[in-house]
Amino acid sequence: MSESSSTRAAASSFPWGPPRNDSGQGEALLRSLAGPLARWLPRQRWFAGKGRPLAGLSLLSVTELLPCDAPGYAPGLLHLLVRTRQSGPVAAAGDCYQLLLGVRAALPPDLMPALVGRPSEGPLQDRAVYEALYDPLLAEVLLERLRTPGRLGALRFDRAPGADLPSGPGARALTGEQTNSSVVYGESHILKLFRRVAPGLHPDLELPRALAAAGCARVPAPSAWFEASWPGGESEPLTLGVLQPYLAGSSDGWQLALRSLNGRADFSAAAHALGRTMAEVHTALAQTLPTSVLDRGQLEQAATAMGERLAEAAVAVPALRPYRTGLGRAYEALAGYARGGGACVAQRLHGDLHLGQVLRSGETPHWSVIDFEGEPARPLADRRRPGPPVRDIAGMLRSFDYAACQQQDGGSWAADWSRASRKAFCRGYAAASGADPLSTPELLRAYETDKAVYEVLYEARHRPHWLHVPMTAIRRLAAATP
Ligand SMILES: Nc1ncnc2c1ncn2[C@@H]1O[C@H](COP(=O)(O)OP(=O)(O)O)[C@@H](O)[C@H]1O
Ligand SMILES: O=P(O)(O)O[C@H]1O[C@H](CO)[C@@H](O[C@H]2O[C@H](CO)[C@@H](O)[C@H](O)[C@H]2O)[C@H](O)[C@H]1O
Repeated sequence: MSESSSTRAAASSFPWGPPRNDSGQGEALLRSLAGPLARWLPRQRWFAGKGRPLAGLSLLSVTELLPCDAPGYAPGLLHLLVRTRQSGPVAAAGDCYQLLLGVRAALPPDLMPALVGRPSEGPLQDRAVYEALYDPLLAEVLLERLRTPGRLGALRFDRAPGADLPSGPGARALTGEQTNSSVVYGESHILKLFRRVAPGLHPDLELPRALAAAGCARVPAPSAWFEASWPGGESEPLTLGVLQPYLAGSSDGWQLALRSLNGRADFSAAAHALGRTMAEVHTALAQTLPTSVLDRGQLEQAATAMGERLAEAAVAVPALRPYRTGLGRAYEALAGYARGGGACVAQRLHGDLHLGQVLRSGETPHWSVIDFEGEPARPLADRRRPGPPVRDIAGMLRSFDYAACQQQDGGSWAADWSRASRKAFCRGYAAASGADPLSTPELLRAYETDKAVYEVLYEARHRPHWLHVPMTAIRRLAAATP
């Protein structure tokens, strides 16, 4: 992308109104940043538009949290919402991303890995622009804003009544594989910044708040959050970040499962407790938020949508093509279940449940559930739509399979481990909810197949060297008889 073309894009497209709180400097600022951002953005783990060239950027809002013109090592802090324009075979509408950029005349050596670039023109010319979350000083500025509810430009900060917020210093950005970005403050709280954002209440704020209000102890309750809202209500506010208690010393289910597999230890008791946990979460969600019954037509529609997702995934990942007919049988069986009078309840769900989304902590082990974002690639409205609980259950069952696949020489032992864990999870779920997922095999198989297809796409896009993991399941599911 040339800097001049991106600037033209900026001047012509502000779909949600002109930049806010920028004293008319938005265009100049974008001109300054366009080159460095065009090189840096596509390399970020959270950039969703991989594989399609970035054709331009427009600025939706800029908010100066700290002035950016100080000399020497003194940092400035900018909050930006930018919209991407991407070229490719299919015209893409573009995504909106949240960026927090530090600005310094001179960058200390320990922050060099966070460098975005040094603009060659405009208001930030020759300044070091970098990923602010890696700078503890700037991460603390954001925390200070969260401490004091109120508005700053397009941003609005809010705090749960009576919630404790971290005191003392100490902020560290997480560096692991993530869809978003997180900062841990003083080992007591964690702030998650959503990267690809869209208008509408984010389920990772909405559901934990609803669960906390319902007294469900399985989810860390949001302590503070912030959003972007446009004057005049041009669009719904966009949720940008959520601060919640940090479960220090916890282990996630993925680490625990791998440890169990490496030690050739049974995981059934842990999986059973996890099943009970998910049943508690589902019950609380169903009691707190609207539910409905999926009738014949809606279940048939769900089966059709699964078939469409499979067709789209097979276009993107040719390895799927030979299995389309076999996989399609699972969706036909779901439609047959609906035609035979089968129905099921729809309710709000976790939406992307897997072993990495559950944390075990405490001396008497307690499972907590995090990350209610849903599958990141789906549109927000889709992720907030009620669905059958079996969708979450299928996600967790797939995850036991994923863990077993990590055992290079696990052979039949790893497969037995997966089968036993899957069964124990369903038993635990049934014991706590009264609804046994194994009693509706048509639903379970269709949703598991749909999830495996999603995973094929996910791995092809983000971790091609892991593609064989869901493909192993694809072969099994395609060969299964209904
Ligand atoms: N409340 C929490 N306590 C402890 N660790 C947490 C908490 N929330 C998130 N984490 C850690 O941060 C990681 C990323 O969080 P997650 O919400 O899954 O982000 P993403 O949506 O970006 O994947 C998790 O895998 C977990 O290790
Ligand atoms: O945790 P995220 O919200 O970022 O979810 C995405 O990434 C997950 C991987 O980090 C991915 O999960 C897949 O891999 C897991 C092992 O790493 C495995 O336990 C899951 O079962 C499997 O789906 C998830 O699908 C994706 O949405």
